[in-house]
Amino acid sequence: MNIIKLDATPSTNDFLKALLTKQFVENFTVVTTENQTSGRGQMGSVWEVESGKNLTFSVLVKDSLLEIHAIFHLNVLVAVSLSEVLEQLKIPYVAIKWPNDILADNKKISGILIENSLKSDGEIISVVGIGLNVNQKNFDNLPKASSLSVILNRELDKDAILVAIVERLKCNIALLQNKEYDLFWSKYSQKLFKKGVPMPFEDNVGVRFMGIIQGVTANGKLEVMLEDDSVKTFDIKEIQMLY
Ligand SMILES: Nc1ncnc2c1ncn2[C@@H]1O[C@H](COP(=O)(O)OP(=O)(O)OP(=O)(O)O)[C@@H](O)[C@H]1O
Ligand SMILES: O=C(O)CCCC[C@@H]1SC[C@@H]2NC(=O)N[C@@H]21
Repeated sequence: MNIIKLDATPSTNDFLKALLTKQFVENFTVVTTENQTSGRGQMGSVWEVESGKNLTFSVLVKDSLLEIHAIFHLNVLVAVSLSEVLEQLKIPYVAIKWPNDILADNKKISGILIENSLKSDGEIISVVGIGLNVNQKNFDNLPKASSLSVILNRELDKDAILVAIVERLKCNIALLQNKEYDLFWSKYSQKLFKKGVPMPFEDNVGVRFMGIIQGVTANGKLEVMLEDDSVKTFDIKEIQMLY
């Protein structure tokens, strides 16, 4: 496995994207750091971790997606791969919070940030960034966060978990290339946080409403049944779950 280990860097996603502009980078190259100083989340949020305790890494995935309109397949596959590794580690109550947060026991333990670019020859290059809280114990600034070590009450070997995740990703991407989409979608759907449960939401103009998550569309929108029984789809900018 080609792993680039950095003592510190602002963001492993940014490091890998910059490397791609300078040289050939092998598929599944991993960039990992002990101290990510400006970690980015989705929609401009910040990914904050204590230095030296967690996994913050990015994996290069070349052309995993067969068609540009099927871009959400990779999100599904990465979230499912992470949840499979966590289940092997005996983490209880693993759930996927749409679009791609991983929760354990209702707390966020991992976030995924996938950044895609389309080359002139049609090849899609994806930088798959993963933050996984491993041995951090204190989340005073993040009341909805937790880590593997808080949950299991022991220290874990970060490097072994990193290798397990990348191996699982490789293996699952090979299945995706055989068009085994349904396998991952059904696992994603089974693990979808709050599916089928009435819960409050807020839209992008601050209006609150009750709804029931039905599933996720092929292009990654959340399907919610409203109180009048109609089903509406929302993209990430349009809805927030209040849980
Ligand atoms: N190390 C971390 N562990 C868990 N959560 C974190 C960590 N660092 C940042 N976060 C949270 O993740 C959020 C970014 O994730 P995302 O963009 O998916 O937001 P969200 O899921 O809508 O927010 P929330 O997690 O508050 O429900 C940040 O706003 C912050 O609350
Ligand atoms: O929850 C989210 O919104 C996604 C968080 C993604 C964090 C990871 S850590 C490694 C990679 N580098 C970044 O700057 N972000 C991702």
